[in-house]
Amino acid sequence: MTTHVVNPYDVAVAQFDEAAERLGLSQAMRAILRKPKRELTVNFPVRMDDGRVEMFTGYRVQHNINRGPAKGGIRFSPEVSLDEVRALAMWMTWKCAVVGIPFGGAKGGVLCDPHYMSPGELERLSRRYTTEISVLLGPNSDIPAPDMNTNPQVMAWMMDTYSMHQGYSVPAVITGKPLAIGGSEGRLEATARGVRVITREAIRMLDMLPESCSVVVQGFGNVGSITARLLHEMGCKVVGLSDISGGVYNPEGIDVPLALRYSKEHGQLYGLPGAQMITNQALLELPCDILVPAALENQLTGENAGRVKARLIIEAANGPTTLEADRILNQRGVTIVPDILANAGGVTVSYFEWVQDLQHLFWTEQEINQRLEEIMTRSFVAVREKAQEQATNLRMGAYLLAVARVAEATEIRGVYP
Ligand SMILES: NC(=O)C1=CN([C@@H]2O[C@H](COP(=O)(O)OP(=O)(O)OC[C@H]3O[C@@H](n4cnc5c(N)ncnc54)[C@H](OP(=O)(O)O)[C@@H]3O)[C@@H](O)[C@H]2O)C=CC1
Ligand SMILES: O=C(O)CCC(=O)C(=O)O
Repeated sequence: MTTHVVNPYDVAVAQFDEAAERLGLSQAMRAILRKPKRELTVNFPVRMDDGRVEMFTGYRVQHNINRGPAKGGIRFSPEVSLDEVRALAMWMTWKCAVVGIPFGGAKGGVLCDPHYMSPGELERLSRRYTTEISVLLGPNSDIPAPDMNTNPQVMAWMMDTYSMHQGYSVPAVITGKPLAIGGSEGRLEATARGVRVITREAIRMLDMLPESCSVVVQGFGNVGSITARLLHEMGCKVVGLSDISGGVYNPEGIDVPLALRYSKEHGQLYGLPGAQMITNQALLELPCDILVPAALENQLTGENAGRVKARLIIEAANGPTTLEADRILNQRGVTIVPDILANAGGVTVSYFEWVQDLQHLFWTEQEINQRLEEIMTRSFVAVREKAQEQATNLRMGAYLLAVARVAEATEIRGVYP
């Protein structure tokens, strides 16, 4: 799998620049929105199980807070970089604006490989990182959530650490928490549920039927595995899946419930009975109707975009398509539903979790899913209409909506006297 060949921040800025140009934003407004508002780099020690003290580096970047508190996940990965976190923070700003929830954009990351850390080491790292970035955090200022390689347990440690410093429980400072400490029904599945709604709407737009669609999903973590299950339940034929160990393929359809059980038991998809083993690269080029990248940035590149067979790409991951790939795929008539719309279900239910924590009143899973469904459907329609009205693609439609909303909030607050 090719990663980080292209700098994701360059991609994010170029996407913004095109929208700013089309919207005719002033040079001053472009300068404000192009750069992150705040960036914090932290270097901190963690005691490892063998007694050694190891130094780790982490980041928290707030891109924009003009529409509300900074919001965005925390990623643990050996490939985290400041530019990656900057890009992810900027995408969060547009994502929250595109679905109309009152947050700005932020993201955080720590350079580490949790696959090689014990639960104790991971807890000490999570707590120390939270302490280091706590100058930025707060239910009204900056609210983290899960992203790659972080989960409800990590969120619980982060919330507990922040609360210890305050002297009382502050559930609204973190979302994606376990239910027992103020988490929301439906948050674990929310990103994938949003992807399902968006896929359904995109299928309708293209006059396709779920039962006649074959699907490939790259990534089998929180987003990828639940998306595969939900699309399988919607009637699609899932023919390809992958995780870091590689891809599995069956043109007749993969038994998704079996794949879920197998991955849980074996810690990987590699070896799944009834499927052919392939590489992650080959997976992206499989014959299928719908491709759902749900792992990393820069998966669809200038190199492989010409060989992608899918007719519809749903960007469940953040930034899976480089600028070059985007251009090639658009020229080839492939429909791409952009990340800032396709994966916005996660932050939407994070918003519900934050609201519930602040009001100390909790909703049922049915209420959560219904509100999520409404917001995702409405946002898809708004993006599609904007794209049609401006004779552009869905990515630019989403950007035009989102950037205009953030620019309006910035203008109206009068932030450049
Ligand atoms: N969690 C959320 O709520 C949201 C997540 N996203 C985005 O969705 C994407 C996935 O996030 P999430 O599911 O939470 O993360 P997870 O950590 O739960 O899962 C990531 C998946 O990607 C796989 N993966 C990692 N590296 C590679 C690689 N080099 N090649 C192939 N597969 C790889 C992992 O494999 P393995 O399991 O073997 O490590 C795992 O299956 C990210 O882009 C994230 O930013 C977007 C919105 C919200
Ligand atoms: O739930 C959230 O607050 C943010 C999730 C996230 O990091 C993302 O949408 O990329």
